[in-house]
Amino acid sequence: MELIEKAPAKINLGLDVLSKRPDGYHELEMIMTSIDLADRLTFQPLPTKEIEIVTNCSFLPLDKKNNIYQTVQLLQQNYGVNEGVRIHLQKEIPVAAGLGGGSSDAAATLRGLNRLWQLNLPMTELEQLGDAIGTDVPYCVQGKTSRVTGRGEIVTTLPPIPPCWVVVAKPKVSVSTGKIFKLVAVEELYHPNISAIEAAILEQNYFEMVNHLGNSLEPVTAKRYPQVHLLKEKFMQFGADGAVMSGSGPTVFGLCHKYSRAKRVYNGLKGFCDHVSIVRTL
Ligand SMILES: C[C@@](CO)(OP(=O)(O)O)[C@H](O)COP(=O)(O)OP(=O)(O)OC[C@H]1O[C@@H](n2ccc(N)nc2=O)[C@H](O)[C@@H]1O
Ligand SMILES: Nc1ncnc2c1ncn2[C@@H]1O[C@H](COP(=O)(O)OP(=O)(O)O)[C@@H](O)[C@H]1O
Repeated sequence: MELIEKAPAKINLGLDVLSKRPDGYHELEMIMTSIDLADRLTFQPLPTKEIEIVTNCSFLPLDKKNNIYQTVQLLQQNYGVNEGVRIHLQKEIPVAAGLGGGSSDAAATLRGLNRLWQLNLPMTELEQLGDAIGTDVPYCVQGKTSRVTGRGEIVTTLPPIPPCWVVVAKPKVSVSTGKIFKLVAVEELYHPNISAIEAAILEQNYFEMVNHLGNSLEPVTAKRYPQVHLLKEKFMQFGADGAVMSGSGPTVFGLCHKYSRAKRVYNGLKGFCDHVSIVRTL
């Protein structure tokens, strides 16, 4: 038997950093949605407790440092599973980009092994398990447009965002989320209006949603990597309705109502970036 799970990338339409907590993590308020740019995981059962990961991506760790490996081990330990698994990871989401690829792979592993090993765990339990792997994993378990709060573990589902095209562009740098959070001085941060984004989604008001796109971490990352602001300027120059950095960056995404506009933005950015694509939200 062989099972396949898609692991879509996420974008942060809004990301507000509220405070630094005593445990060192930051209290966040985010609006997230998933896009049609996805890794693909194929699961094959193994008779003993082995964990084998193979991938097209040459530089990813395939041992305990990989989110997928950690997730398999967590399920084996928590549910007394004596079987193993071979997982083929077709990596399409740029790594260390602010698109949550590793978190989505972990969530896809939870969903895939829940089926392969017939654990019959409800989504809420998969979300709780995901919290032990990484901040974005609980969101990625269902991947629906959501308001996400706390450290990232409180997920409230919203309706899908108004239909639009998303142009995703990653400049030629990779960013460590931990390092960016270390540079944060909470009292100096800019705070986007997360409730206004949520209200616009509830009203299905595309332009109101676009007007409120914002990310507290964008100025922090852009100070270190000026490419982020240059890229955002280019998005607006080529005609995106709005653009903002995703997560801790450095990927910037732009929203376009019309496909022709998205194509113009895509063509304009192609030479400037590691990765550019035009996708739909899910
Ligand atoms: C910032 C966000 C927003 O969607 O996106 P990315 O840029 O990673 O995609 C996420 O919250 C990231 O999620 P994830 O990449 O899973 O982060 P984790 O591995 O859990 O955390 C990496 C490090 O970031 C810091 N961190 C993370 C989350 C949080 N609420 N406060 C923090 O201070 C911590 O120092 C932690 O050790
Ligand atoms: N399955 C995985 N896919 C991508 N990165 C992974 C994975 N497992 C572990 N990592 C490590 O996690 C780090 C962050 O990766 P990623 O999830 O792509 O970042 P981001 O959340 O910023 O988009 C990378 O440096 C990588 O070495």
